[in-house]
Amino acid sequence: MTTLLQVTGLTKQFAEHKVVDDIHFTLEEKTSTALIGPNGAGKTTTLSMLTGLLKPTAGSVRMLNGDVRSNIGFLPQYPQFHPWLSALEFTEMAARLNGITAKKAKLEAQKTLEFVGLGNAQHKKIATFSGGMKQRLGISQAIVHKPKLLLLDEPVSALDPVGRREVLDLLKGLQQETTILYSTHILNDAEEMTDQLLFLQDGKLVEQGTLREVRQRFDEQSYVVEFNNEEEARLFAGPTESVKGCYVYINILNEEPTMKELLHRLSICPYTIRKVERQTASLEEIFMKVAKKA
Ligand SMILES: Nc1ncnc2c1ncn2[C@@H]1O[C@H](COP(=O)(O)OP(=O)(O)OP(=O)(O)O)[C@@H](O)[C@H]1O
Repeated sequence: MTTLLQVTGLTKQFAEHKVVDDIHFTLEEKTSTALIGPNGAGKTTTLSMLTGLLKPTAGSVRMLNGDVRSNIGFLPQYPQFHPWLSALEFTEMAARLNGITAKKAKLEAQKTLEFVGLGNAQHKKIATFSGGMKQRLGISQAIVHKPKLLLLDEPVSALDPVGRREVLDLLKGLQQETTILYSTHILNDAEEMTDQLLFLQDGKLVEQGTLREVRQRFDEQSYVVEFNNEEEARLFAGPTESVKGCYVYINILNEEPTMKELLHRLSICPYTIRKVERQTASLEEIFMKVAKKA
C-alpha cells in the first residue's frame, strides 16, 4: 500500500479550547476511512484543516507526491447550491474553480454527471432536485477535477434510506479510483464502507485501525447455543460458560474454541439444540465501549 496523506500532530485551538488535539493518522491510496465521533468531537474542524479552509494551530498535513489543495475534492456537510443553476452549469463552474480550462470544463462536467447518475437531469434546475440528487451533485462538484483524495462531511446523514443507498453505492464505486475520508455518526454506514476507522472524541483520536483490529480490541465475541430449557442449558455449559435462561454463551478468545470444536461438542450432546449463532458486536456497540474507555 502507498501512503497518500500524512497527518502529524494536527491541532486546532479556539481561545482556550483545543477542539482538535494532536491527532496523527495516514491515509493509504484507494482506501476509505471513516471519521467517527459524537457531535462536537471535532470532525468538521479536522476536515476543514485538511482542505486548507482552516489554518491549524499546530501540526501538518502532507500529501506525498503532490500538493494538497489541487488534489482534494470536498463535499461540506451543508453544501451551498445555487438553485437557479442547472446541474451542468453548477458542475462546470466547480470544474473551472478547480483549474480545468473553459474548453474542457463542460465535457468533464457532463462526464462526471453521467458517472454520478445525473446524466438525464443535467439541464434541470437544482431547485427541483431531491435530497439524494443534491448529494450526488455535491459529489460531482467534488470529483470533477479527478482529485486523489475525496473528503466528505456527513455525506449520507441527512438522506432517507433510498438516497443513502444510492450515495453509498456511488461512493463504493469511487473507492476503486480515489482515496476517501468521510465523517459520519451513522455507524452502520461506516461498517459498510471502511478500510480504516478513526474514532474522535473531545478532539482526540481515541481509537484507530481497521474494523477487524478495532473489533479484536473491543468486541467480546461469543457463540450462543439455544436449548429447550434452562436445565439442559446448565447441563451442557462448561465451568467458564454463562447460562441465561435456555441460552449458553461461550466466549471466543483468540479464535478458541473454533466452530469445528463447538460442532463436535454439539454432535455428542444428548439434548435438542434449537439454534447456534456466532455473535459479534455491531460498530455501534463497539463505539459505546470506545467512548466509555476514553
Ligand atoms: N470557529 C469556532 N470557534 C469556536 N469554537 C468552534 C469553532 N468551530 C467549531 N468550534 C467548536 O469546536 C468543537 C468541534 O466542532 P466540530 O464542528 O468540528 O465537531 P463535529 O464533530 O463536526 O460535530 P457535528 O457532528 O455536530 O458536526 C465544538 O465544540 C464547536 O463548538
